[in-house]
Amino acid sequence: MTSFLLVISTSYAYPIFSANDAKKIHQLGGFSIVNAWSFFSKRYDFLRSNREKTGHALFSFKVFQHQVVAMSGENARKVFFSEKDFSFEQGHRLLRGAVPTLKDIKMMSENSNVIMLNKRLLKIVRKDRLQSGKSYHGSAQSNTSTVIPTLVSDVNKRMEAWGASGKMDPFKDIYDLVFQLTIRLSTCEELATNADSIKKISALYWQYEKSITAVGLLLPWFPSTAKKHQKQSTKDLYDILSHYVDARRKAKVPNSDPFDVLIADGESNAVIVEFALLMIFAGVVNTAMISCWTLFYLGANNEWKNKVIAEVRNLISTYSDASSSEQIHERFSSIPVSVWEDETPAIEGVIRETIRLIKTGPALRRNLGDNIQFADKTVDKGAYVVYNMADVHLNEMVYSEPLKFDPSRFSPPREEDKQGHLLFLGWGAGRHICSGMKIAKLEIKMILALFLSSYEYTLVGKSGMPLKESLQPDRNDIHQSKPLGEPCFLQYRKNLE
Ligand code: HEM
Repeated sequence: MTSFLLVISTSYAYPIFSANDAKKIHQLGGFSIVNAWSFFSKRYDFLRSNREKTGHALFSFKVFQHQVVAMSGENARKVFFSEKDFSFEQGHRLLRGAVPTLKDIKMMSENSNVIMLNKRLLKIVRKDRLQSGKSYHGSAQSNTSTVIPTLVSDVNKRMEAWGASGKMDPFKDIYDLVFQLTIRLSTCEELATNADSIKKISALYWQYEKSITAVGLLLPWFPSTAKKHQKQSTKDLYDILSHYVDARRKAKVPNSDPFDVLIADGESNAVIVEFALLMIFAGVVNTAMISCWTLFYLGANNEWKNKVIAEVRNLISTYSDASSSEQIHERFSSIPVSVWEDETPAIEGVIRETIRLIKTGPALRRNLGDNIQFADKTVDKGAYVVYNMADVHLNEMVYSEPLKFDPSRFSPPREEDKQGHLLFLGWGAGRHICSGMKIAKLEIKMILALFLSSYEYTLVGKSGMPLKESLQPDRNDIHQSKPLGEPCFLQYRKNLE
C-alpha cells in the first residue's frame, strides 16, 4: 500500500484547475486523486453532490489518466442508452470490474462477449424449457423434473432450515437462498444438490467481490494482495465448475439442465464455466439485494403486504387443488411459468418500485467511437461515461414523493413511469436491457410468495426490538445497498394454518 501511495502521489497528485470554457465539458477542480478516490468509495454521493454543486448536466473528472464524463438530464439519457459506440463491457471493466475473466488465469473462452453470453442466457430462460423440462432442442428427456417445482423445492428446503421462528439476517439468509437458486438455474442438478460445493463457490464468490478494489481496477499491473486473491478465486471457481461440466459430459443420460444444454450445443468447458460465472456475478448481487429490500419495504407497509398475500392466495386457489392434502410448496409447484410471469400485478408493482428506489447508482460505458458531439460539447474518444440512475429514479419532477415506497405510482391513472422517455431504468434501457430479468423476477416472486404465505414477520434491530426509523439504503454501498444506520433483521414466525 505504501508503494501504491508513492506511485500515485508522484504521478497523479497534481491539481486540475477548472479552465472551463462554455464549449468544453465542465471539468471538476481539485486533485484528480481525490476525485478518483471519492468516485470509487462514495460513488453515489460524489456524482450527486457534484451535479448539484456545479449545476452542469455534464461534468468530467480524471480517474488517473482516464477521463470520466458524468451525464444527467433527458437528452443525455437518450444518448447514453442508445449510442452504439458506448461500450458496456469496457465501462464495467474499469469502473466496476465485477465479473471474473478467464484471461486472468490464462484460460481463453472463444466467443466471449456480452452478445454471445446473452444468446446463451436466452436459450436457458426460454419459457418452454422452464416450464416443461424439455431440452431446448425439443426432445423429451428421461430425467425431466420441471424447473418450477425444483425451484420451489429449493426455496422450501432452505426455509425449512430456518425453523418455525427466529431472527434472520436477510443479507445472509436471503443471499444464500438466491445463491442456491442461481446455481440451480445456471449449472446442473449434481452441483445444485451438493451443499459443500455451493458453500465453496459462495465463499469464493464473496472473496472475489470483496477483492475488487480501486487499486486493482485502476492499476491492473500493480501486484496487490487483492489482485492475487482475485486470480486465485477465479482459478478455484473454474476448477469446481469445470469438474461438474466434465461430470455432465460423462453422464449416460442427458438432461435439460443448463450445463447439458450448452454441452449439446458443442460448447467448451471454458465457455460453459464463463457462462455460469456471468450468471452468478451478474445475478446474485442484484437479485438478492432486491429480494431483501422487497421484504423490508413490505415489512413496513401492511397495505402492500396484504395485497401481495391476497394475490398469492388467489394463485394457489386458482391453480391447485384446494381440497388436496399437499403442503403449500407442493401447491405452488403446479402454477405455470406464464402465470408467475403475467398474472402477478401486485408483486410486479412491488418489485418495480423496490428497484426504482434501490437501483440509483451509475450505469457505466466507454466511448470507443470517434469524438461524440452532445449538445455543444464533445465527449472524447476513449472517455468513460456514467449516468446516475438516481437522476431519474429519485427525481421529483418524474416521481411524486420519490423517496416514498408506493407501487401504485405505476398503475393507471398515474403511470408516472410512462409520462416521458426512459423514466424507468431499473432493468436497463436501449442497447443494454437486462437479459436475466425473467429469471430474476421468477426468483424474487418465489421467495416472496413462499415466505409471505408461510411466515408472519416484523422488522427488528440487533436487539430484537422493532425498528423506530424507516429504512434508507446506503446508496454508496454498490455491492449490497444495506440499510444506513442500525442493521435490520426479520423476526419471523411460521403461520399456524
Ligand atoms: C433484480 C435483479 C436484477 C436487476 C435489477 C438487474 C438490472 C440490470 C440493469 C439495470 C442492467 C443494465 C445496466 C446498464 O445499462 O449499465 C442489466 C444488464 C444485464 N443484466 Fe441484469 N439485473 C438483475 C438480475 C440479473 C440476472 C439474474 C442476470 C443473469 C442471470 C442478469 C444479467 C444481466 C446481463 C447479462 C446484462 C447485460 C445485458 C447487455 O448488455 O445486453 N441480471 N441488469
